[in-house]
Amino acid sequence: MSDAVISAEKLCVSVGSKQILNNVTFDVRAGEVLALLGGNGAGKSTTIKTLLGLMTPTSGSVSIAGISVQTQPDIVRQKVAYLPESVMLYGHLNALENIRYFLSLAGKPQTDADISASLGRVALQQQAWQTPLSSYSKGMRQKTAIALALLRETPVLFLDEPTSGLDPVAIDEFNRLVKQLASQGVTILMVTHDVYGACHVANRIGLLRNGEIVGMFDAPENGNIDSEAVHRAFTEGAQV
Ligand SMILES: Nc1ncnc2c1ncn2[C@@H]1O[C@H](COP(=O)(O)OP(=O)(O)OP(=O)(O)O)[C@@H](O)[C@H]1O
Repeated sequence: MSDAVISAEKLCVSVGSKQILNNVTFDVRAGEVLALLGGNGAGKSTTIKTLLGLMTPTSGSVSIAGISVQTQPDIVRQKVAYLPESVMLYGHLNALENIRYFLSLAGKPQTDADISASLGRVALQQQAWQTPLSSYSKGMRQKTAIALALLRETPVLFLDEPTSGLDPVAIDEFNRLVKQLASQGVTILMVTHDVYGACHVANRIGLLRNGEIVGMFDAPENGNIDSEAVHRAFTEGAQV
């Protein structure tokens, strides 16, 4: 029995006659960050949707914390906080109201003090907390969504293109937060086409191309994955 928290085993997904994922196998252990890196249409979002039980594999299996996603999707979803690429929050509500509302929907209400602490942790400027989200920048909305995801206190975090649209300072803050969460034992799967971002935070990178994992890169102990090697593999393959 492996100690994988997230596990995909020979995963194949088709829609109609189109095969989107082909034999995708990976696992992520507790406190590890795995980045699935791939270009447009590589199958990144499909992988996340399948892990959330929103798409059904044609063969193979996926599990979270040893629980089958196919047979117990509702239990699995309670263990996962998902940060989609486009954050879905209400523009007419402020950050505190949005978070309060979505936590109550998730059945996990928290005190205003805890919500404020989480907004502070993601460094959303305090003067914005009482302002409707319609006036926020993309980065501010992203921070609000991250604060919400953290408050759900799930053992697993899925991140879809988490830094797209963020400025370099916000990206650095975000990367620090991801590393900190992983060091606290949160298991993180991110999908991205950002080679350098992935190399910055991931313990391992799986290179996804045309629905297949065509390469795996491991970070050396106390270091980052070699971004030049990953960039080369990414771009060379893309030219074939
Ligand atoms: N419901 C669907 N029906 C038909 N084809 C689909 C469906 N969902 C995804 N695909 C196709 O599967 C492939 C992978 O899509 P997916 O959204 O997983 O890629 P991605 O790596 O997330 O891409 P991007 O970086 O552009 O968001 C694409 O060719 C896409 O057109």
